[in-house]
Amino acid sequence: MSGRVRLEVQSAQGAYPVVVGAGVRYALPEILADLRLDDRRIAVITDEIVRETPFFAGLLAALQGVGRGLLTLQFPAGDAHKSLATAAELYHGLVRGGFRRGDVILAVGGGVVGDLAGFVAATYMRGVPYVQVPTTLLAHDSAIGGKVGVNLEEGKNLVGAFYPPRAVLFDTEALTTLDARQWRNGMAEVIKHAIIADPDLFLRLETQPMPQLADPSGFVDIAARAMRVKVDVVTQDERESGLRQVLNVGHTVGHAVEQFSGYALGHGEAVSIGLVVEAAIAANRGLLSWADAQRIASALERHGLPTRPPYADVDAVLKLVEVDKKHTHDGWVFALPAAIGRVEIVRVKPDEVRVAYEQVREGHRP
Ligand SMILES: NC(=O)c1ccc[n+]([C@@H]2O[C@H](COP(=O)([O-])OP(=O)(O)OC[C@H]3O[C@@H](n4cnc5c(N)ncnc54)[C@H](O)[C@@H]3O)[C@@H](O)[C@H]2O)c1
Ligand SMILES: O=C(O)C(=O)C[C@@H](O)[C@H](O)[C@H](O)COP(=O)(O)O
Ligand SMILES: [Zn+2]
Repeated sequence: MSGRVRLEVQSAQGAYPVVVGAGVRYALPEILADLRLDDRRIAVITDEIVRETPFFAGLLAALQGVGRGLLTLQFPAGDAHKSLATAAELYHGLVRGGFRRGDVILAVGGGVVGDLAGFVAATYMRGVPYVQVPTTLLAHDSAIGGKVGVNLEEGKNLVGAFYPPRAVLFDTEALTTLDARQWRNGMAEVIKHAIIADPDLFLRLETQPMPQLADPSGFVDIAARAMRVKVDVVTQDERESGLRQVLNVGHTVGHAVEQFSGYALGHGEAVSIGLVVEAAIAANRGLLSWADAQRIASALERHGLPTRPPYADVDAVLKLVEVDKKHTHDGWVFALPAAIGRVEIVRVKPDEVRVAYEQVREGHRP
């Protein structure tokens, strides 16, 4: 199936649509009209790489004549710029551009743009509406669910908010300019969603050939299945009071190695390593079978993702694990795979992480 898919997220601030398909950017004026946002000033926030893509040019062309004029704000690409400093630059740009409380932000880019522009939307003048227009495969995940924020030197995403977008428009035509590495980064979160709740999708990812990057329209069905997992979870638990923690599988170790690498590792690459180490923690304690841990590692490798932590300094990595937002004063909390299609929230001792990290690093892979 390569047509358009429409999902809906239920949120405390009202339901919002998630539209997936090739060419759905052309529906943006209509969606802004449906949201009664088509008479506002529009601030398009993006990064310097996305700004140069044909997709971005086409999107601006589609917006000509819509609203009270376009303001484009851009910042240097990459997670190192998902920071309070960049947010401040964007606030100044909005003020200088005459952007008012009722106006609308479009976040056009990957997860970094989505998280940062969403954070600016949540905080500028105490909150303005925004729409997510994801342009990486990875952002099939980040655009949904309203987790917005920035990194601190001490850790990933340590400052942020739950602030839902008014709509998500995922045009798979944007993906044609991604390089192979960014594609792989995105596949890590697709595989993660399959591990959480879609064993059939997992089977497909571990056995069948994937659609070609040059024609991502063939990818709509796979992306939409992964997005459905996320939509279902965040609809049930928007503010991570419990269930939503399952979406964090692979991230407790993943965020730590991502941060440790100084963002040399992409988010998806780090999550891939995190999934394998966390699968080993689960298998060591008998929560996950070794056979399923092996399937997880093999599926990630099949999609070209790294599965061994490159860093020997386990103490430094554990220090970064320590700041994870899931932990409580009573100890560390992990989302661990319990089967292909099931994740459990459990307390984990630092030593279990150390043992699994070293096992996987030394190549005793699941
Ligand atoms: N909020 C959430 O729920 C959530 C979920 C998952 C990930 N994230 C966050 O998302 C971020 C990672 O997202 P990402 O991997 O998309 O990173 P990214 O936004 O940095 O994009 C990766 C690279 O691809 C480039 N790019 C983007 N779109 C392109 C296109 N169409 N063609 C060519 N190049 C393009 C970008 O300029 C960048 O260089 C991390 O900060 C992570 O923490 C958030
Ligand atoms: O949406 C969620 O919830 C997730 O955990 C999705 C993750 O893929 C994403 O990387 C998220 O930003 C991590 O959230 P955090 O609360 O661990 O910062
Ligand atoms: Zn993630």
